[in-house]
Amino acid sequence: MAGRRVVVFPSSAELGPVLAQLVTSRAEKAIASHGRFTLGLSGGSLVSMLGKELPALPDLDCSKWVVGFCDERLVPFDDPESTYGLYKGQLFSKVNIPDSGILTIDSSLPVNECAEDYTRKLKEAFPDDKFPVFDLLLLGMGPDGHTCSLFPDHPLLEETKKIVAPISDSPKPPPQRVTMTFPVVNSARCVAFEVLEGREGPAYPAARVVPTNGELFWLVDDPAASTLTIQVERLGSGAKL
Ligand SMILES: O=C1O[C@H](COP(=O)(O)O)[C@@H](O)[C@H](O)[C@H]1O
Repeated sequence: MAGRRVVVFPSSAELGPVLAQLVTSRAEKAIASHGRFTLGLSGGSLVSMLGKELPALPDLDCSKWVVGFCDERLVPFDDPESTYGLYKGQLFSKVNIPDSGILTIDSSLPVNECAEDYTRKLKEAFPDDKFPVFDLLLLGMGPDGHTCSLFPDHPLLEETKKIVAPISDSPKPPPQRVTMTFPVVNSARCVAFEVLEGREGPAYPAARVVPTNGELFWLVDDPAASTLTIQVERLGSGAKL
């Protein structure tokens, strides 16, 4: 791993612009090096943060972006629980990511087939990689330490072969989801966690995110940081990552 940076912000209001800057700086770097930017999005509180910050950036050009989902809930796209549906309304409708660059699940399929179908889509998008190597994965962390749809004590934490796994017993509703596995998460060039609540603990699924060669950022708000016992950085406004 290139090293973990834990960066603390007074609140999500200060964290959002720095997260947006991280996205654009890694996009610029990726497009300069290999002609496209591959971004994995999580749901939850990230949706509104990105929906607020990214469209507000002047001259944002997303024409070379390819976007996948770190996990997705198996509900129709017009269901309020659909991560794609939320991003469509709050982000995709406001920026110029090509439709062909947004890799969505087929929510009409049963959960196992849905995971297989999404695996096929990711393999097509990353034909040269055993596990897709995303330029940037944006992850959330739930109060129980779950990330993607990888929940504490769940057998999926031990998955080593699949790219995308189905889950039918998610403790957080809705129960049926598909999720990227840790081999994909830990293959990314850069992973950034947005941690607005919860705390660090070695048993948490989130603690298993240790990119093999990539960078790792934990972007933490003050209430979450107060529970941490590790070294953190505090950056002033306008800081760049
Ligand atoms: O259910 C989910 O929760 C996690 C964490 O969400 P947050 O609102 O606590 O940040 C999210 O990362 C994941 O994509 C989502 O499906």
